[in-house]
Amino acid sequence: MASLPNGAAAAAGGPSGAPVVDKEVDFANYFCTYAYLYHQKEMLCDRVRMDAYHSAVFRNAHHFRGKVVLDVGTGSGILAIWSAQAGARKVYAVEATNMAEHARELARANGVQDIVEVIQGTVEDIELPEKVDVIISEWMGYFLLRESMFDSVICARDRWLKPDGVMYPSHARMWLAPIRTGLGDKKMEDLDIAMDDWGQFVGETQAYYGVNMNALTKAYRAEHEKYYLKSSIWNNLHPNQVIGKAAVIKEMDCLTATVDEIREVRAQVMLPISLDGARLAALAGWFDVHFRGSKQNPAAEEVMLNTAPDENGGTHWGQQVFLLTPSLSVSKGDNVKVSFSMVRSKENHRLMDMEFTYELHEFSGKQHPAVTTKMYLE
Ligand SMILES: C[S@@+](CC[C@H](N)C(=O)[O-])C[C@H]1O[C@@H](n2cnc3c(N)ncnc32)[C@H](O)[C@@H]1O
Repeated sequence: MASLPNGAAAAAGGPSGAPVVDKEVDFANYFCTYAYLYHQKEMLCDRVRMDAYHSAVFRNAHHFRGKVVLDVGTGSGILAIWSAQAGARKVYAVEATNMAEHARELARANGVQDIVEVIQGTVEDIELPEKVDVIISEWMGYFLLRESMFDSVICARDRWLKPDGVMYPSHARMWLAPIRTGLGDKKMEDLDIAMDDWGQFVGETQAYYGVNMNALTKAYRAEHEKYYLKSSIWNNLHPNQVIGKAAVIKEMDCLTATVDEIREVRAQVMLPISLDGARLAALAGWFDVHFRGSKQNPAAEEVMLNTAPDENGGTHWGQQVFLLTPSLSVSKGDNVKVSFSMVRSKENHRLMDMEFTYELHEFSGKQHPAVTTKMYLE
C-alpha cells in the first residue's frame, strides 16, 4: 500500500451516519494508481513487507495445503501465487483494477493458472462459488488505516470466510511515540518562504494591476499552515529519534473487527520520556500486523510485519510524523499525556482527520497546560 492521491470521494448522508461513497470518484482517486506496474513494484520491492508475507505463508503451509483461499486486492497476484505454491487447492484472486490482467498472466507464467482464478471486480461486488478457508490481503495504509481498505477485507470476511477460517494477517496494532526531529524547523522555513513569496505577489499585483490581494493573506497562510505544519509527514525515522516509550493506541483482531470499530479511533496514553534534555518536536505513528492464525487454527510459526523505526532501513509505509507546535523541552522521567482521536475525512473516506491533545507532566510534579492540535493524514 502506498501513495494515495487526494480528492473528494465521499459525501455525507448514508445509513448509520456512514458516508455514501461515489464509486466512480473513488475509482478515479484511489484505485487508478494500483493499475500501474510501477506502483505494484514499489510494494513488491519492500523487503520487510515481502519477507513477512512470504514467511507467514510458507512457514504456515498447513493453513494453505488443500485449502480454498481468497486474496483481497491481489494486485500483481503475488500473495495468490504464494498461496498456490504453498499448496492451496483453489485461490480466488480478486482485483478491482486492470492489474487483474497482469495477475492472470503472472499466474500462468508461474504455472499456477489452474489454481489461481483472477476475478476482476471489487470484493464487495463479486460472487464466489464457495466459502473460503483463508483470507489473505495486504490492506494496510499509512498509519494502518489510511485508505480504509480494511473495510473491504471485513466485507469479504463476513461474506466468504468459513466459521473456522483464518485471516492473514490475523491481528494489527497502531503505535504512537514521542520523537525528536528537525522536520518541524524545515517545514517552518518552507512556510516562511511561501509567505514571503505571497507578500511579494501582493505587492506586485497592487503595483501592476491595481488590486490589493491582502484580504486573502490570512486564508493563504491558513492553507499553507495546514499543508506544512498540520499534515502528517512521511519519514523513515532512526530509532534514536524515539525519545520515550511507544504506546499501543489501537489493537484489532482481524477475525472480529468491525467497520464501526475503525471508523473512529480514540485513545489516551501516557508516554514516558527516557532522554534527558530533549526536545519533543513530534509524535510518530506506525503499525505492526501479526500472522497468528486463529484460536482453533493457530499458526505453526507466528510472524510479525513491523513498520516501527528501524536502523536497518524501513518500509515503504515509513512512519507518520505529527508535528507538535509548540514543541516541548522534556527530560528523563517526564510524562506526556496524549489524547488522540482519528476520524475519516468528510470529503474523502480514505483520508483521516486527527486531533491530538498533549500535556507535559514533569518529573518534579509540575504540570503544563494542555495543547490541542488538529492534524491531517492525506
Ligand atoms: C496494497 S495493494 C496489494 C497488492 C498485492 N496483494 C500485494 O500484496 O502486492 C492493494 C490492492 O488491492 C486492490 N483493492 C483495494 N480495494 C479493493 C477492493 N475493494 N476490491 C478489489 N480490489 C481492491 C487495489 O487495487 C490494489 O491493487
